[in-house]
Amino acid sequence: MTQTPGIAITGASGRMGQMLIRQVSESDRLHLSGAIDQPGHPWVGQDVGTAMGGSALGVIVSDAARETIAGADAVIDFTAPEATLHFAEIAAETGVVHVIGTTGMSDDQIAALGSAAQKTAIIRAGNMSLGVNLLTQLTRRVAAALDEDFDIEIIEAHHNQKVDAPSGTALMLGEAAAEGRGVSLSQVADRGRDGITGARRRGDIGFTAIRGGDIVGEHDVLFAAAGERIVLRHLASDRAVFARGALKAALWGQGKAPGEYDMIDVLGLKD
Ligand SMILES: NC(=O)C1=CN([C@@H]2O[C@H](COP(=O)(O)OP(=O)(O)OC[C@H]3O[C@@H](n4cnc5c(N)ncnc54)[C@H](O)[C@@H]3O)[C@@H](O)[C@H]2O)C=CC1
Ligand SMILES: O=C(O)C1=N[C@H](C(=O)O)C[C@H](O)C1
Repeated sequence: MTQTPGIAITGASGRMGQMLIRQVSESDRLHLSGAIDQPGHPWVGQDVGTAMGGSALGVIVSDAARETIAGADAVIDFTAPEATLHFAEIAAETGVVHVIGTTGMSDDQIAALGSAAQKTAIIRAGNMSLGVNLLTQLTRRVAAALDEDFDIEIIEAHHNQKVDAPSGTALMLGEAAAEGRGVSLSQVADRGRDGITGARRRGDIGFTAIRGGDIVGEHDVLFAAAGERIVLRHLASDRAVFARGALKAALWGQGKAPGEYDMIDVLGLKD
């Protein structure tokens, strides 16, 4: 029997880590080959299934990232920017496909992924759900069809433990809107309003971040003009949608040439 691709999950104890472990261990197209968390984390040394409060899965949570990633066909990584850069170096050195869901990376950190992508396939997206990736395509089209009489605002809402703002998804949507308008997001982004801000600058793309409770992830792209508004909306109510996309990416990446890819490539949504 042919062995299915082995998947190592980083940030095993995290909200996404646990969801990914559940989905990989239930998959008949992939198998769980490793689980990684930070040195000193109480889960290190325990069976990951038991640590999650279920039955044993036969995979011990490790803090030895290099060894664990080297033993996998893909590493799925939803952690934090510094950790992701470290895992990218290891994935490049070991030739393992790197699926990155981590958000909040700076431009320099994103640029640093470029050298890792010369050695292996990196698939990165601020949101791995089918719905949001479709929404980015719709946003680009609507922005291209409308002129600057329509103010573009991106409003996102997340749980109270999220550490970065605007969300990775909001930035993806902002990039899509800017691309549709033929402008650079860095020139038009308005990311923090407070105090006497003055009137809205024509052509800006504004961002608003709401944080509260256990909101999984909600995004509106608002196109507002005099007398009418269009709202494109995505509501995620279950983290399973992100994990599902990440598993697809890990499978899709097998045998792909080194380079940087995104979920639009994986889902075949390119226009
Ligand atoms: N692209 C997408 O579709 C999605 C992206 N995310 C992003 O994924 C990231 C994680 O989100 P959550 O799971 O909610 O966070 P979380 O805080 O629940 O989990 C983070 C995990 O990473 C681990 N970690 C941090 N530094 C580490 C290191 N150096 N080595 C090993 N493990 C390390 C933590 O111990 C923890 O297990 C965030 O950046 C979030 O924005 C979340 C959901 C969907
Ligand atoms: O931190 C989260 O939870 C999420 N992060 C991603 C983002 O920053 O957009 C994706 C999703 O919205 C959940």
